[in-house]
Amino acid sequence: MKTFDALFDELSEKARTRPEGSGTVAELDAGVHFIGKKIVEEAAEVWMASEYESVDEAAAEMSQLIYHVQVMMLAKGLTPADVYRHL
Ligand SMILES: N=c1c2ncn([C@@H]3O[C@H](COP(=O)(O)OP(=O)(O)OP(=O)(O)O)[C@@H](O)[C@H]3O)c2ncn1[C@@H]1O[C@H](COP(=O)(O)O)[C@@H](O)[C@H]1O
Repeated sequence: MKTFDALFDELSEKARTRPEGSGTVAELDAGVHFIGKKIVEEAAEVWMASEYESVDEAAAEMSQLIYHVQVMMLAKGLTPADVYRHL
């Protein structure tokens, strides 16, 4: 099972090597404004799924929110440690 840190390592490698067809690379190239809109969209989907759909649907939307937050972390040059120190 993939963890937060394992996904971040995978996305960091994608950002570094820029493989053809990577959605992460495309999203990073689209920029902070685009990524921010994805975060807001997924946050709303987390809310709606949690209120009206199954717990599994809610979990799936939460995973997508985590993904887009991680892409934003990469766009801003942040590591998990930079975030964890605020927890
Ligand atoms: N976990 C994710 C992940 N979660 C979400 N997404 C992207 O975010 C999009 C979801 O946002 P959208 O709202 O546009 O899609 P949607 O069809 O509306 O989806 P729903 O919210 O309606 O379910 C998907 O189309 C994916 O492109 C993800 N893209 C990639 N990953 C992981 O990131 C890794 C690297 O991916 P690549 O860079 O594409 O190789 C992969 O191994 C995946 O495990």
